[in-house]
Amino acid sequence: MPDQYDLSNIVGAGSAGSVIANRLSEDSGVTVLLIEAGGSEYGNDNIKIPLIGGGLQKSSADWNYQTLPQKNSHFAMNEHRSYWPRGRVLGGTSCLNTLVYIRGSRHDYNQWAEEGCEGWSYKDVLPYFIKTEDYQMPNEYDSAYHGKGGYMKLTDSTLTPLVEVYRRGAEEIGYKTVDANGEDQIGFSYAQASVHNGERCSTASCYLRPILSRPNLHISIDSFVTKVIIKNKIATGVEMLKSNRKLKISAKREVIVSAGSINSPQILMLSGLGPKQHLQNLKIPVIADLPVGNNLEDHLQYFVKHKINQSYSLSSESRNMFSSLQYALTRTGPLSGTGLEANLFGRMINREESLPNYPDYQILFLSVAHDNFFYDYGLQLNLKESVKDLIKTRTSTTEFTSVLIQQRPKSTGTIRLASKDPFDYPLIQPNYLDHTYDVKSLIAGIRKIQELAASNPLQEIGATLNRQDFDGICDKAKFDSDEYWECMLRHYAVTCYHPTSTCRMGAKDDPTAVVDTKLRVRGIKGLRVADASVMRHVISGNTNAPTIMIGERAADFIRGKDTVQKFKEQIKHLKL
Ligand SMILES: Cc1cc2nc3c(=O)[nH]c(=O)nc-3n(C[C@H](O)[C@H](O)[C@H](O)COP(=O)(O)OP(=O)(O)OC[C@H]3O[C@@H](n4cnc5c(N)ncnc54)[C@H](O)[C@@H]3O)c2cc1C
Repeated sequence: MPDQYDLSNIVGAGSAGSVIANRLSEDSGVTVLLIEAGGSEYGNDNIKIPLIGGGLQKSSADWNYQTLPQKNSHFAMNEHRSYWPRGRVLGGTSCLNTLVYIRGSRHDYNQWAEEGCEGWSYKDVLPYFIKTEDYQMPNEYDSAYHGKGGYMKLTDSTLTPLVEVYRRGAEEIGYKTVDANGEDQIGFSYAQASVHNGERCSTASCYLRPILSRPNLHISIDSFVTKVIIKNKIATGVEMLKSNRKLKISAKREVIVSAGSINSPQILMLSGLGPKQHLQNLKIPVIADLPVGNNLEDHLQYFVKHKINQSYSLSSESRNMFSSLQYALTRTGPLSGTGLEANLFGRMINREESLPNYPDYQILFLSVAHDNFFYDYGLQLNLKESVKDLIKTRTSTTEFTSVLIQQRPKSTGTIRLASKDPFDYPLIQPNYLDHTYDVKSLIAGIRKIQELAASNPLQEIGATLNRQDFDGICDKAKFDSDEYWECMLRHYAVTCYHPTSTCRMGAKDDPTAVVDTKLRVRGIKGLRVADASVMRHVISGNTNAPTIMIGERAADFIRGKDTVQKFKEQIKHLKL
């Protein structure tokens, strides 16, 4: 491997880093190095098969983070800690996520712009979303909002008869069916998924694999970056460990850190960029006093489970010889879907804010029964063994889960270094549910789920709440009171895996910002951060698509190019 590259060392081959590597290496005259701590994703069925995406959790391709113990939440979890899976593999977290494709609300981006992120309003980011997409959905969606021929393949991931039951229920309680990535996010929407020909479309498989033969792109896997080398406030390269050898690789023009919302702030702080007092306490020489690791935002999710009297949902029986053969031969059948079939974005009643179509909660419908399959391939939640045993007494072979996800949380947290050793995991403090507003808006979502469950279409299939309260767990509060649900939330709500904003973007003079609106680290030349950590705030929805969009934008900033002119034309007539 050469020890110098023309344009960039990109640290982290995740959702953003892989995109940037692809785009920068389109210019054949420059050499690009993409550095990834994890190994190859190739041939790993736990990555490839959509339905068993959870199978990668706690494997060697997962950083396997835990938060600090939570004061006001996670009471049913070991030590009150939240387990945070993160991909440590080519493709990063796009290799172990649940493949839901949502861009966020137009109001999110307009708010970023209002808070000083000039050039990041919805009108500015929409062309980049369109550029990334190869949309293979039914034609009734407004095609002006979608793209064909991009690297991210999107398909409809509906599989079971439940999806039409959800839709009819949502319609009965007043929701129209919308394209959640189109004009209005509020309403019922069929899930759009990053799945291609029945396989996961990670940024490794969809952005990197097709261009591996480019001679100017080098990818170094199993390579752990320990710091960015900064001389006279100019980033000149990185230090990394590969096969037990310490290497220094220099970049003539830029270093781009795309190591995600936990590791990007970690690398910056190890390099001397961060809160002065914190770095001084750890005896790290301070190069720039910046609010790195502050403003951590994340979505909480809470699972409301309903048993049903029809065998509509996916279950342990869905993974059998027949479905495995069907998948092997045709890439269709139960294994080809994610189980997450639809969304409902809604608002709180009596919400103070004025924007009528800015959602407060997202409900994702998971048509998978809470049985052995769920335990084997579902999300690992860090539940105490004693609680797991109790929950198993209420398992069911036909069921669906309404995954309630709070939008725009008010509780925020931090990432800090545990020590100056790059191998020590950072301290993650999300402070979940510290703010009572977050409890209030989640309860509003639970009430909406109850309204839906009481609708005729859901009652026709016998939807009944599969309770998760037990002796000693929320048994003191009156069942179904707000107090009861608050207790349940504080026990069972967990991360929705959307940490953002730890290297937050802002205007040049914004003291809360780590990077400027072109993603350059403030006060340092030749260094950018581009991944979920730069989001001004966490968006309404899921964070993979917005992170890919950020990767696309970063590449244009670095190349000094506007590659989306034709998509700007495409959206010219839209009222944005
Ligand atoms: C279980 C789960 C389910 C999710 N489901 C969805 C979903 O359905 N839809 C959705 O939109 N979003 C989902 N997300 C969130 C989404 O996948 C992430 O927001 C997104 O992938 C973040 O991208 P990133 O580029 O910021 O970081 P990552 O993709 O995590 O990339 C960071 C990369 O940097 C590498 N790295 C870190 N440190 C170093 C170092 N020191 N040296 C070298 N390399 C390093 C990592 O190994 C990793 O490959 C989910 C996340 C999880 C965990």
